[in-house]
Amino acid sequence: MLYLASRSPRRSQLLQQLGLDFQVLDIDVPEVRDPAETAVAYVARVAADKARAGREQRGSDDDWILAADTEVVLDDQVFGKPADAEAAAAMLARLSDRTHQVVSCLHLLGPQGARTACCQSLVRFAALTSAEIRAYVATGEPYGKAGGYAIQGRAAAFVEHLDGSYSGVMGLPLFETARLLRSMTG
Ligand SMILES: Cc1cn([C@H]2C[C@H](O)[C@@H](COP(=O)(O)OP(=O)(O)OP(=O)(O)O)O2)c(=O)[nH]c1=O
Repeated sequence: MLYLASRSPRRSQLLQQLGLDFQVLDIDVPEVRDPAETAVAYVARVAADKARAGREQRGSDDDWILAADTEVVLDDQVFGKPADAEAAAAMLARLSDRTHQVVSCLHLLGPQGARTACCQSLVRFAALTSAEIRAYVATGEPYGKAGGYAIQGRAAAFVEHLDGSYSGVMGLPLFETARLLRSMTG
């Protein structure tokens, strides 16, 4: 059986797109970057921590456990999820009129071992006015989202250009997920 170790409804929805049978595990791991970790190493490590938490919860080595982590990165700074409206507005002001990186890593634990895959996308935001930022924060959409925005929501109107994986920005890069599952399950 395949398990998705994730609380994110977006990840479940995306994995369903691949037409696979899976169940969801409710996991929660601390997400704290070690200063020595590069942004990508950090995202990969958190994805692995989530998969291991899923395995512990299942308590069996026979299952397939998939987990992912997604972060927005600008000037080597990792933007987590905004804690409040002020933090969300500050993140969006930083992203305005710039190109940032979205890093999504997957970690798949199988009966025979583990594999990681990462996917990096570049997202260019148009220049946002403070009124636009205020109105967007008031929708509540930034909460629970890396970088304080959802490309699948109203922030679609801010995205001038995307170079990479739309599903990766949303939280689960589907091409890489399918490839990872194929490479391990044969
Ligand atoms: C940039 C961006 C992020 N996000 C979301 C995806 C992730 O849910 C979230 C990043 O936080 P994550 O820590 O990767 O995931 P999570 O805590 O929501 O879920 P879990 O750890 O249980 O799997 O941001 C969007 O939905 N749209 C976007 O455009």
